[in-house]
Amino acid sequence: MRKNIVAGNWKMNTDLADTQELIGGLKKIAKTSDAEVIIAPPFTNLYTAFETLKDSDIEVAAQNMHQSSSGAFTGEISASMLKGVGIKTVILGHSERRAYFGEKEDLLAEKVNAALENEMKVIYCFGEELKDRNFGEHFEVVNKQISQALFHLDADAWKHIVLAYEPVWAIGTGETASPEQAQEMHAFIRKTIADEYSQEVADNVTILYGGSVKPANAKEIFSKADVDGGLIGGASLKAEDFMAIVNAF
Ligand SMILES: O=C[C@H](O)COP(=O)(O)O
Repeated sequence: MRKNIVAGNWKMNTDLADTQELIGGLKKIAKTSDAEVIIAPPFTNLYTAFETLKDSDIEVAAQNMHQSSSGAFTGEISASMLKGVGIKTVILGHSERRAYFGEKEDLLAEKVNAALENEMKVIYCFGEELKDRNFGEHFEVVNKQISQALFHLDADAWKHIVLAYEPVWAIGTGETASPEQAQEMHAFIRKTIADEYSQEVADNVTILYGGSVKPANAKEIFSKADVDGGLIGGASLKAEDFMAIVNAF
């Protein structure tokens, strides 16, 4: 049975003091839903976040990692380094990594492999741009983003994969996909996985929606059958807003 998850991607926001304040705020608000909660602060704050939250039910994730285990890769962080500070989940393939750092499916497949070899959970992000949707190519684009980065995995590996559909045109823009658009794409994604693997693998994979989710629209989006939670950007930077989204289930 798949889990509901609400994950906060803090992106390149929050210094150490902000992190402590935000986590303090999150801990003060009761969780009333069954959703698993994840936060992804910047690298510099992962250790503090992990230490502060290790006795809570909030999990801490990284926003990215390198595909190699070590070496001359200035400025990069490996899976084993993340694990060394307690981090067992990583976001890969975010549209900002794709757009600003040129990450494509072949590289992402390597990153996914490195994460799984280190027994980490992967939140794999993907989603079409506005031009793809306008040309009616959004299903094809999403199919390619999933199949080329993930379909080399065996069925068992999918236990460690969470998908996050984030239409690029809805990220940070205030424009949200309608609950119907989200459901339509999530159902397509689940069918694509069922066709490649099995209905069981497809039914067990958590598929998050991301793109301008806020307290006001979370409940309606999460009410859709194939939407199992959200990857939240802007609204994850305020404890009240983020917990309101967590509690929207
Ligand atoms: O990772 C989160 C997404 O990019 C969504 O960001 P947003 O909620 O600010 O639109």
